Amino acid sequence: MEEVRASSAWVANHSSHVTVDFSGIERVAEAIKDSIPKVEWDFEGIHYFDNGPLTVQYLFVLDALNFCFWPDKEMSYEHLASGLKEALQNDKTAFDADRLQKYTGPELRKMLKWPRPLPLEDERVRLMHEVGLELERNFEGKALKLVESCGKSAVKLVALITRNFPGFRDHTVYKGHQVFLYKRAQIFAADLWGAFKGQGYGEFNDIGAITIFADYIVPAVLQQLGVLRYSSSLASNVDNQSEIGSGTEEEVELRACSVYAVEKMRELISKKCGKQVLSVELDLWLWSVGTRCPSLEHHRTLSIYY
Ligand SMILES: Nc1nc2c(c(CN[C@H]3C=C[C@H](O)[C@@H]3O)cn2[C@@H]2O[C@H](COP(=O)(O)O)[C@@H](O)[C@H]2O)c(=O)[nH]1
Repeated sequence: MEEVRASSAWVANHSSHVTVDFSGIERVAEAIKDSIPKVEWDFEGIHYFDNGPLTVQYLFVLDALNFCFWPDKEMSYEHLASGLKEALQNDKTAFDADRLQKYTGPELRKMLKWPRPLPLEDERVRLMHEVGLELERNFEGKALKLVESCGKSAVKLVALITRNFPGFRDHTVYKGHQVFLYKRAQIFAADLWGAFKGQGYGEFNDIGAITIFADYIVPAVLQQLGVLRYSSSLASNVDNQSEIGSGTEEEVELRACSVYAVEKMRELISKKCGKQVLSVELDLWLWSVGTRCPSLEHHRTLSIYY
């Protein structure tokens, strides 16, 4: 994911509202270098898994809809993951490409057992349709075909997804520069790797190329750890839960500086302990820390990307 690394570094080096604190990175690296906290994929026990192609289809639909839960105080990623799991357990054809193209908002709501409209519901429905349509057009309706055509390369998988599914093209323009973050496309590769334990459909020879997934939880954790510092106006916007517009300098800096900071942390830990550390492993640890701390304030942006 060279374009994600390079463009995030560019943002971090031109940033106005977020600072990456290298002494904070050094402190965290020193603290965890001897044993990076290991977090099992699906530590929550909320995902569908049958060790087969249907799991791949499930994860692709899940990550197509894996964004923006916060506008509903009671909604979280967990509801999406477990709701889709139950739907598939009750009906193995629920995520067939032709069915994905037909879901309505109320049907999706019913599937997730949610009593009111979902955040960005119309966008979620549109993206479900897009996944069904593009899978049918180019991949025989199967997310498995998409994965199989990448020859065990996570980088190729992310490229193929972003080329074929416009909803996954998580990029923006910052101070005149195109910035790539590709959160949901990368997390799909990581979910396959985690679910299948790096074997079979989850085997990637280049999993180390994936960066962290720039969402709204990880920046908040990094700030709490003293790795990111916010300007006073950004800090008060986050604390006051004021909405931060999609594509604003603040928003792009929060996400890109998180990617950059964890890349630096990974390099430092790898050097200190003499073995390769994966950003995916650091991400899951940071994310799990954030989810265990519900009082942690995060930035609020309406976005289909994360
Ligand atoms: N960086 C990063 N962000 C992640 C995840 C995951 C889940 N990954 C699964 C994979 C294996 C594990 O067992 C996890 O269950 C969700 N998110 C993001 O969090 C936000 C939701 O927060 P809240 O509203 O509090 O539920 C939202 O932007 C969502 O996209 C991750 O791993 N890394």
